[in-house]
Amino acid sequence: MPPRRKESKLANLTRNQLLYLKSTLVQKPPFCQGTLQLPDSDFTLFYGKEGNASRINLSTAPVAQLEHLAEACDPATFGVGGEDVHDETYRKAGKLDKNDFAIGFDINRSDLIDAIRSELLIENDRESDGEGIRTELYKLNVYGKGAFFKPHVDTPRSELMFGSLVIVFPPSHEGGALKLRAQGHKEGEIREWTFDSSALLAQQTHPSIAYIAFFSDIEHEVMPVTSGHRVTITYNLYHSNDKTLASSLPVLRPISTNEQAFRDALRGLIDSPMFLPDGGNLMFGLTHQYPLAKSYDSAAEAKQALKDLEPRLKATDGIILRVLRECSLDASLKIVYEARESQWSRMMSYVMFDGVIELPSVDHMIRGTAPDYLESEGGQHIATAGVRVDDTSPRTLPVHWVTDHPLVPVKHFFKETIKTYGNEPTLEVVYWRIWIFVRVGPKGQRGVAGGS
Ligand SMILES: O=C(O)CCC(=O)C(=O)O
Ligand SMILES: [Fe+2]
Repeated sequence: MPPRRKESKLANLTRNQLLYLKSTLVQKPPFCQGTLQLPDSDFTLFYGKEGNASRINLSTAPVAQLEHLAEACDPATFGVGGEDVHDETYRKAGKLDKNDFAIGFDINRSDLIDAIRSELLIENDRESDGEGIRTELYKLNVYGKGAFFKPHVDTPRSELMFGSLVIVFPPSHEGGALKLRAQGHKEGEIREWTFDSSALLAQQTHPSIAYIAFFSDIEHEVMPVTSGHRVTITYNLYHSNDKTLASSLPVLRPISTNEQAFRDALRGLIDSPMFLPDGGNLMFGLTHQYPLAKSYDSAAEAKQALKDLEPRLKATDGIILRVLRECSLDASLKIVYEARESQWSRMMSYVMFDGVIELPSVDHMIRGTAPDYLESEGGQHIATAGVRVDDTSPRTLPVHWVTDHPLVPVKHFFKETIKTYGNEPTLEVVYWRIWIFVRVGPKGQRGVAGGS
């Protein structure tokens, strides 16, 4: 057989093998939700500015009191590219900052944290080892008739922030469902979920709250409220090293079906002499995005920050890394930068790093092309295996994309993966797309020395 035919046969086989591996990764919903019955005193709300405070009970408050609460609120703002913006075409709601209210409900005395730990973070190494979750009270919001919040992600406030928690109180309302959306594994597939707080609360026979905790890099939207008052408080959720915040419950370690299926498929592949017989490199684009600083003081610090994410990878992302390492493969987290090969070229280069790098802020400060610059910063060029003609160029590493091709957006020559909109204008820490890079050794020697 001529070598070309043989090569393309192997490429086809590899593609099918990797498609099968990918098909074992079932994406779990990125949230947990429910209702919780609370004692009457938990619904007591004090609110207002210094010297002018009011008190109401959120499970019994008549409409006039809810109107008063709504009027005491300031218009809610949101963050766009580092600035706090009030724009009622994007977000229409009232807000009270945490200094302007006090609620009887105490999250740390409730079972909610354990519910979040066991439902949202069950696949997370740290949490299943009993590490803590820290909650930070963020805001009280009142969504009256016509209020809404258009699609956004929640601004990451530190590298440790992983989620957001919304609690909806009993005041009745119609509309105001929270919708969450994520990209599916199939091309163009959008998955959508609805948290319909008004329906959940209407079913309750005892005073209750409805809650939803979700990974805060997930896009979400509050649909317009058509009547009543949707009264919420929101919390930011963080990983914590504080052992006093760890669960007092025995540590359960259920294995998700996902993990088992992925492990079996991966083991099957690496045991097979038909899979990448001469070895190769795999790339897994992670489902979630993770907060990292925009830049670090040194390459070592940037590398460490990326490494520190390993035990905090969310849901299936964490399973992928864990199983790859269980199979003794050399797997590590990477950031991929996309750069146009020249100002006039449509060709994109992909350059891989062990951490976030500092990019020059002005294009003309760069000598040569953007890919050259990235390489001079210590990056490794990568290209889709078997596709690019310069695959064999010594500076380019061929890779097989198992999940997701890089979609790191490019502005002019460079762009960081920054979401420019969120619920808060803090931009010291931003969401980054992350990849897992895996070296697969040739048949019989799959594990390559140097894995960590
Ligand atoms: O109220 C909700 O359900 C979500 C609110 C929200 O997305 C936010 O405040 O950032
Ligand atoms: Fe939000």
